[in-house]
Amino acid sequence: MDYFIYKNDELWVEDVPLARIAKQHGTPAYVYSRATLERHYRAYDNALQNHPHLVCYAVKANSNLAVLDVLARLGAGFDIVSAGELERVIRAGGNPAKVVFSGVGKQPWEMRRALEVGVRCFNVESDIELDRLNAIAGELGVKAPVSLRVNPDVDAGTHPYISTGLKENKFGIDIEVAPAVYARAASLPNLDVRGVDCHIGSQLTTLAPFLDALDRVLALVDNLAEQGVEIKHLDLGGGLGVTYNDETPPQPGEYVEAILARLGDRKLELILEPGRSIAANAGVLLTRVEFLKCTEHRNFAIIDAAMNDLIRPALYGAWQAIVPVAPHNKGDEKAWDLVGPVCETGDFLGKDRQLSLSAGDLLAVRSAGAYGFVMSSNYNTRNRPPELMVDGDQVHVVRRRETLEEQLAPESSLPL
Ligand SMILES: Cc1ncc(COP(=O)(O)O)c(C=O)c1O
Ligand SMILES: N[C@@H](CCCC[NH3+])C(=O)O
Repeated sequence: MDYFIYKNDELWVEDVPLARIAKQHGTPAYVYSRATLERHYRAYDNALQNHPHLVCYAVKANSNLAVLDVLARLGAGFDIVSAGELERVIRAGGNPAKVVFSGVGKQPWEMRRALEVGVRCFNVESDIELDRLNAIAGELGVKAPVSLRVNPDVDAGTHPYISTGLKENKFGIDIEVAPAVYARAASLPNLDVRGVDCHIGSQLTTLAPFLDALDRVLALVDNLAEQGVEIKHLDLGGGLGVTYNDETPPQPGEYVEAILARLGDRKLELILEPGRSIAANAGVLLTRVEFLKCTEHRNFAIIDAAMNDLIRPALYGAWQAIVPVAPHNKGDEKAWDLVGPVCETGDFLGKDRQLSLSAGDLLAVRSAGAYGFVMSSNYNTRNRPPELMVDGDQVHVVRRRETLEEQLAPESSLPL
């Protein structure tokens, strides 16, 4: 459920018509709904209320400071993959003690900073990373809290680019060798072994792969207990999918219930790292039709948003719903390819969409709140769009539209 709703044949976000936003702030523009973000976060937090837990929102999904601020105010933790994301969390008022640090390539300075601010846990992805962390913690005279991210070799059944839990993926430590790596971690003087971490991929639409992975992780936890390594928390990563088209992913409540049932009487705190399922359907990309260009072969609607603003269709062939802000039923629906101004044939946001369109129409690309703006670029020297957060009847500019001056500022010509 989200707060992008048609009222009197016009698409609104919370208490504001999207057409008014386009008029005041221009297009293309990302528009987020605070109430939707809160609702999606609470779906996890409420489902877990009777179990020790921490919901660590995956910052990479949408790292706008206002998004982080909204979630921090609800008590969220954060899953980060860089020192940059850590600084965002701190600036947004997030608590570093509720931060877990994931990622395969943490640099020494990033580890140092995370230790200085006291993050909750490092999700360590390799043997060699343990040594680096142990050395840096030693230099600082502290103990680094660690989980090992294990790779359970489970097929997440998602797009190959976003599947992370197979042996051939770069992520995690092979679960078969994990007991030996835990023994090493426990023997290093500046590490404090706390948990097991596992994240098998993104946009999962069934429970089975999650539960297969969980069974393997729980077998490891039991095995470690016999080995004398006590695991205090289980971090099951993110990955729960959303409805872009006709997918029917499990709801967070169902997912959490299935996990808790599997835990049995093990005393394990649960950490989750949802990103997409909190942010995706809390945002749209608002765009306007510039030209209708019909050829013998295709009908192109050239819109003012492009692959540089939202790369998911070009990168993964992802399907995003594209809906009219003010539908007009002229009875002339036909199949349109919605393409941007960028000089690439791959620059499309949707293909073969049955719509009734006129030049100047506003469209909303749905489910664009996650992996939207964060993956945008300046390709073709396009200014990145603004980000707007709607809160009831208020519209806040939470990132203004970039200017050409800002884009060019870091560059310089050669000296004469
Ligand atoms: C380690 C880790 N945690 C959490 C997430 C968030 O995943 P999602 O947005 O699918 O919930 C990701 C991205 O896939 C990730 O790599
Ligand atoms: N960027 C991807 C998801 C990657 C998840 C990050 N580990 C997407 O848009 O679907």
